[in-house]
Formats: sequence, C-alpha cells, structure tokens
Amino acid sequence: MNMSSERIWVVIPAAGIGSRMNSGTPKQYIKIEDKTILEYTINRFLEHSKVHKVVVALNPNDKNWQDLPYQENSRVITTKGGENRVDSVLSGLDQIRQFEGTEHDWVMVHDAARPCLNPRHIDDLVESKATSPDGAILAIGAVDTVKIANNHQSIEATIDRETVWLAQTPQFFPLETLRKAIRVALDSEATVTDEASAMEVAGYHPALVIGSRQNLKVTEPEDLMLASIWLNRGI
Ligand SMILES: Nc1ccn([C@@H]2O[C@H](COP(=O)(O)OP(=O)(O)OP(=O)(O)O)[C@@H](O)[C@H]2O)c(=O)n1
Ligand SMILES: C[C@](O)(CO)[C@H](O)COP(=O)(O)O
Repeated sequence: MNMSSERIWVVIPAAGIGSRMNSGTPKQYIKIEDKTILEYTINRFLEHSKVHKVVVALNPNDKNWQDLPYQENSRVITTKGGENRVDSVLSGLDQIRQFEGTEHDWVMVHDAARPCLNPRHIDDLVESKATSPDGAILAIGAVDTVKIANNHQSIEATIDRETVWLAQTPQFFPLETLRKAIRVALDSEATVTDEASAMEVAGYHPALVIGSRQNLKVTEPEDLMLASIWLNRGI
C-alpha cells in the first residue's frame, strides 16, 4: 500500500452504453476469455503498487456490476455515472474528495473500454509527475496522412501529421486542479471529451507521454478481435 502523502487515485468511467458496439451487452461487460473488459481494466490498476484506490463510475441502470468480484474489495469504490463521459469522471472526482482524497493527491482517469493498457505506461505516467506539474496523458502519433474534411466529406486540407497526437487514457492530473478545471470548462459550455481538454481550457499544458496502439479503446465490433489478441498474449 502506498503510504506517501501524495496518493494516486484512479477513476474509471464505465457508465456508457457502448452504442457503437451494436451489442446487447454494454461493451465494458463483454467477456474476453474468462473476464469482462471492465475486470481487465480494473485489475490493471489494482495490481499496481502505486495505486491507492479505484473509483468506478457506473450507469444508474447497470445490472452487471453486482456479478463482478469487487463487492468486498475496499480498494474499489463505485459512484453514479452521468449523462456524458465528463459527468461520470466528475462524479468520480467528487466521490474521492468526499471520501478521503486531499489536495495533495493525484488522479489517473482511464476508460473502462481500454482493457489492454500495459502497466509500464502507468509507470511512465507516474514518473512524468516529477517533470510535468500540469499533468500528462498517454498519446500516440499519427501513422497515416491526416486530412481535414469539409462538411461534404471531401478533402479540405492535409495537415502536418508530425503535429498530430491521438489522445489515449490514462490521463494523469492533480486531483483538485482537474476537478476545478472540469467544473469551469462545463460552466463555460466547453466541449470536454477528455480530461486534458478541460485542463487546456484552464490554461494548463499537460505533457504527452508515448502510449501504444495496444492501448486501443474498444469502440466498434472489430476492436474486440484486436483486444482479444492482446489480452490472450498476456500483458
Ligand atoms: N456517460 C458516459 C459515457 C461514457 N462513459 C465511459 O467512457 C468511456 C469512453 O467512452 P466511449 O468509448 O464513447 O463509451 P460509450 O459511450 O459506452 O460508447 P458509445 O459512444 O459507442 O455509446 C467508456 O468506458 C464509457 O463506459 C461513461 O462513463 N459515462
Ligand atoms: C478519452 C478518450 O479516450 C481520449 O481519446 C476519448 O476522447 C473518449 O472518447 P469517447 O467518444 O467518449 O469514447
């Protein structure tokens, strides 16, 4: 257990319905081999020595959580998810603050739908804390040429892909700074599709930490095969 004054919490937004997956089961509860996608994701963090506790934001209509093996685990806390991902994340941050979080703590936010995260990337983010006070996110560079489309779905322009980074999660920030930044961003009706968006609106410049295409977000049916391959190889 990490006894330092600066603890690392994890918030896992898991309240989505997975509409793009076209599955009868919310995608975070689809099983690969013997475990659900959500279990792979939660276990990634429970197995990491630097992680204090994990807060999972659940859909209010979630019927599957009760079947997962975390009911008696004191390091796993649940909270009520919200209408959008950002609302679920904020609910998790508020839960931490109400529970035992302090202003010294940091938080990693990681999509439930990214079960193939390699633990070494958690280490990389933790290490980034020493040099990135504004926080950091995992990201990967674009390997294809990047086009900007006009509203008729034809090419408007090509942009220099050296400047293009595809954001992943975890996204790692000081707990209180992130919580306040999200609240300000939402009050200003900014679009917040990841935590870094809110931090940017607040004027911060989070660092980019190299991630991996292995850390894919299971979004559409074809992603399941890729996730299965990675998970069956063992991470
Ligand atoms: N109101 C929401 C919406 C999404 N999420 C979570 O945010 C992560 C990333 O979102 P996404 O991949 O878009 O998941 P869904 O919203 O479930 O997918 P879709 O957009 O296809 O419905 C997922 O783990 C999802 O469970 C959440 O906690 N609360
Ligand atoms: C947070 C995220 O995974 C970073 O790429 C992404 O923004 C989530 O988008 P989604 O549409 O909520 O899956």
